[in-house]
Amino acid sequence: MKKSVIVVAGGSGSRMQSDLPKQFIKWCGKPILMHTIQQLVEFDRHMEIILVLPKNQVELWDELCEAYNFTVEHTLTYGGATRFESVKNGLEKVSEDCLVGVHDGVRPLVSAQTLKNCFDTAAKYGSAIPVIDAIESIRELGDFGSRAVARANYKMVQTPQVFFSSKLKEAYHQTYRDFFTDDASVYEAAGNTVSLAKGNRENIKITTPMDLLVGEALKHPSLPSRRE
Ligand SMILES: Nc1ccn([C@@H]2O[C@H](COP(=O)(O)OP(=O)(O)OP(=O)(O)O)[C@@H](O)[C@H]2O)c(=O)n1
Ligand SMILES: C[C@](O)(CO)[C@H](O)COP(=O)(O)O
Repeated sequence: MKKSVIVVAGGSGSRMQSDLPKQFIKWCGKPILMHTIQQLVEFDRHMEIILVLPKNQVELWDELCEAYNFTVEHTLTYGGATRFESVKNGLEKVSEDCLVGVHDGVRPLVSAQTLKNCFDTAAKYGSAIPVIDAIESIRELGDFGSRAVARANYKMVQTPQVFFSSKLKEAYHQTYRDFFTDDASVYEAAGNTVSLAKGNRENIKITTPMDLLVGEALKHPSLPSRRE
């Protein structure tokens, strides 16, 4: 079955505290977003790429593509006020039935193995989201203050989140709700079951300035340790 990925890069990156939205920041030689798209096409060069960008950044993206000689074929569409709206806009560009992944444009360290795990699991069970173990203790907050919970009952969720396109489109017809933090929460709220696949710990979402440094060390593990 044909594979498509909607790369969502329609956000403003407020937690990065940079004037330039974080997806365009130069990191390890080129804009983060280019690394992300490169990872996807290196996994499968026939993959259809749909890129969601803030409307007012399309011109900048065109200039960057020219400056970095970035020639990976992709279809552009505009982002909305929320990630939910951006994904919804991206889904409108998916023309034929396929397995569609939704991937954060700021997760440039997704591995080929994670992509394979997600597409293979979704082909078999209809959906797949990459998860990793939580490595710190977790506490629940409430009227009671806070209490420890069983960490083994929780997973940390990454992207790409992969689904049959027709089912995901149907799910995105719902009205937006506050707890829609990812595609799995939208899909599940429409009455579907989400399958889990193994993610990779390096697949961080670059969110804060610290993540740029951590990500750089993960991308180039052979660089001399900063402690030396
Ligand atoms: N309206 C939005 C909001 C987010 N995203 C995308 O969803 C991904 C994950 O979101 P996040 O890391 O929260 O990005 P921002 O919303 O840009 O960051 P912040 O929350 O710090 O403002 C990012 O690739 C981001 O560009 C999007 O396409 N459209
Ligand atoms: C989609 C996501 O990256 C999965 O972990 C995450 O939910 C995005 O959250 P954000 O608050 O929009 O960064």
